[in-house]
Amino acid sequence: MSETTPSVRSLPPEPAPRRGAAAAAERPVVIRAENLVKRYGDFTAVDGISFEVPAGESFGLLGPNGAGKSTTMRMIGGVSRRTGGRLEIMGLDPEEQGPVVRAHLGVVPQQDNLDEELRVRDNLLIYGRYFGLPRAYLKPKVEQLLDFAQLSDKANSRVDDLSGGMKRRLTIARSLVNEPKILLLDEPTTGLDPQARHVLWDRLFRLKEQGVTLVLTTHHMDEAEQLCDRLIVVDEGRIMAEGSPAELIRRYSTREVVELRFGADRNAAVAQQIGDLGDRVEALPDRVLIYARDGEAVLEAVVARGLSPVTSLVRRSSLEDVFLKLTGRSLAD
Ligand SMILES: Nc1ncnc2c1ncn2[C@@H]1O[C@H](COP(=O)(O)OP(=O)(O)OP(=O)(O)O)[C@@H](O)[C@H]1O
Repeated sequence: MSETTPSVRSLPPEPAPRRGAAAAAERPVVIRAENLVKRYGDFTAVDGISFEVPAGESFGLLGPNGAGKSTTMRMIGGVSRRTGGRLEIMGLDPEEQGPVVRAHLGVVPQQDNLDEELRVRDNLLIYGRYFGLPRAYLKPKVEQLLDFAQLSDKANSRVDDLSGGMKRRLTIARSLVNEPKILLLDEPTTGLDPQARHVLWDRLFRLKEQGVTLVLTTHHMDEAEQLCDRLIVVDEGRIMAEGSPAELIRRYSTREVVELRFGADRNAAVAQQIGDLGDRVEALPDRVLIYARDGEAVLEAVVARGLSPVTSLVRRSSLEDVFLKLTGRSLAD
């Protein structure tokens, strides 16, 4: 077949960008974990988990404290050896090709480990020098990162003068100094107030728009819903479910939930009385949850039975409800 360069006029039209699962299927897989295991002595922290992350995806590990999320992240980051299974980061084994793999990764650890003694700009510059990045690259890069982290006006401040949200943004800026293709974020917004969390989510959205693959752990279901295209729900080292937040909610919960509080000593007894009102009723120590398609109708039926909760709320189902259904426990337990 002869190779000719087609004229611009004869080129087929650009295909429309594809979204969702179809688009993800076309992108190369940048992280592949197969039956990944981590044991500490007799204790199994990660118990045979498998997942794939395509390039550009925002992928979450959602689970309660101790589920094995950070341990999994440390294995991906090449700082913890696995006990079993296979792991590939951009086709490479992080245990065999650590430095090459780490050059593609940005890592935001659970605890900020900034140099508190140094000024904000110097934290970025010195970190970049650890990477051996040349001064001519670093100088403009650092200013760009300060701008990205909305810290340009704090460039000469000392780190210990920054708020928690600013420190977190600086840690993220620092992790981007080598222009990583994959960013690993362990509990990115834990401990921050709601406004600081929203600012941070906005920065992470921007990275995703630039094509950076995000892998994050969280035990905040709102964070998972906001940030993740797809996630795995992890508990006791195992994957309980996998999908987009919307898919998981559709699969494991109803459209709406009614939350009722009757007082700690009455919740369980009342739950028995209204067990027939929804698709499912859960009695938690502090509230009763009724899962149903139409929450308002359920609430009316509760009141019609002469029951008067101290507080009542109708809301949409969330990943918290998915977790409760899968494990019988609340994420906050
Ligand atoms: N170095 C270690 N030695 C022994 N046990 C460990 C070690 N590191 C973690 N573990 C245990 O492994 C389990 C999983 O810990 P991991 O930090 O991965 O959980 P996590 O899901 O990230 O929770 P968190 O949100 O609290 O960090 C926990 O029971 C933890 O105590």
